[in-house]
Amino acid sequence: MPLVSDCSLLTMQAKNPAPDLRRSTKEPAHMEAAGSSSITSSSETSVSETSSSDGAGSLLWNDIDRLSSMSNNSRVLAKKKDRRTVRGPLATLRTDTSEPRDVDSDARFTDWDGESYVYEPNGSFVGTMFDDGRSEIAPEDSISVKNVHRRPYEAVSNGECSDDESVYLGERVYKGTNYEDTLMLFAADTSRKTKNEDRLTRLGYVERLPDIDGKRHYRIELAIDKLIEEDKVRTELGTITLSSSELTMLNSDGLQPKLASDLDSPEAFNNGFLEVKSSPVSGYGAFAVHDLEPCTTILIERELFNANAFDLYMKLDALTEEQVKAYHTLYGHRRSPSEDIRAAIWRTNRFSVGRGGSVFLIASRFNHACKGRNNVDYSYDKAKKCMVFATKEKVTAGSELFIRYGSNPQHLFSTWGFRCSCGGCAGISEEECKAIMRSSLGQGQDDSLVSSY
Ligand SMILES: C[S@@+](CC[C@H](N)C(=O)[O-])C[C@H]1O[C@@H](n2cnc3c(N)ncnc32)[C@H](O)[C@@H]1O
Repeated sequence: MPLVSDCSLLTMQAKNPAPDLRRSTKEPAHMEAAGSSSITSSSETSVSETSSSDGAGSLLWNDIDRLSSMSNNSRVLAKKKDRRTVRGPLATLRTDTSEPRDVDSDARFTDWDGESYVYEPNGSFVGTMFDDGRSEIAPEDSISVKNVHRRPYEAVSNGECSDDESVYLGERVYKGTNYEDTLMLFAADTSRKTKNEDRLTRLGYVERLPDIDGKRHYRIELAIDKLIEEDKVRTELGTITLSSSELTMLNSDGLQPKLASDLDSPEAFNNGFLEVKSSPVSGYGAFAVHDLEPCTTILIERELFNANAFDLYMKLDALTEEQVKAYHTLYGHRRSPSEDIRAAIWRTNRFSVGRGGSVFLIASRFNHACKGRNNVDYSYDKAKKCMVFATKEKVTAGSELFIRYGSNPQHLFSTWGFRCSCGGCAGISEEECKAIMRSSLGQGQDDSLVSSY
């Protein structure tokens, strides 16, 4: 796969914040012609101040104090891990509370085992908040969400729940750590009674508000009431501001694409900018989900692994079972019948990164178009080990997104096995194809990739 874009400084649209991509002025290189450029983000990944603009937070905690002291019949709200106890009838902790809503309606806030994923209403991934207080908006990038409520507060259960599986949705502020005053959005599905059951649930939603001082601004409505009445939860409004880290276009989990076990098929991938689906050109391809402006970052992806001809099998061995499964969903063009499929997959999908080739599960789905026909450029962020893809031009919804693998049609045929018909190149003749095939068969498989097993 090619690497290194010939775009110069790309300035992202305000509407679609993304890093400035400082690209090499070199010609795009074929994936086998190693070379890489790095991306520097002009944005800061700063911690943003958060305020509770509606004052709901402080009211809430005043209420806790008041209720704690006067409560006789209150539930015991005990935090399991450090045995800190807060008393108060949880249901009354609401201050600015919406009407109970269906648990699953309009939900944009999801939780998985202490990790909370926040999405914009349009489905765009905002970030992940972990139960150790960290939050992440992009690979190795982070945001912090400052405490909406100025009072330390620990996650609690309502006393009826005897295990960690049934902690209600709450907020946690870590005291005495770097995360002091950091709001952790903590959720668990209290509607499920069974222990160890899949707790992925949706218990709130996030609404994007107009940016303030260039920072993204959200209203997050959280369910705070453990008591789910007739499948409804009560919710509390909070307002947070997230720094514009600008690495906003992520894969669905914010880190790297889901593995095969999560994606029933590659077609399950849709990050709000591109989706993978069957291509009229060949196999799978990447397609614009909606109209895309030029220089829109559409994918930031972390590599599955990097390998060279000598350590490929060792690197493959180090993958998890799921990763291997995902790897084998990629297309591999065998240059000869004897070529090992694992090597063929690597060779077909690798991007020249560093000294070897890196494989990316989603990036590998882009088909090729020659210079002038490719509508997407990409570059590699060395520090983050991420490939960043951005549109070169306006792309209309539903159009296929193409990158450029190389400029030589003979090479495209010998390496990837297709005769380019993008219209931007001379293509190759039948005779040339036959000659290349004869020569491939004569060469046998690529010796440098022969498995030692
Ligand atoms: C990196 S994969 C691209 C994704 C692939 N289509 C899939 O289904 O996963 C490279 C392979 O896609 C196909 N391909 C890519 N661009 C093509 C094009 N312009 N015309 C025909 N086939 C193409 C070739 O089979 C090539 O070996």
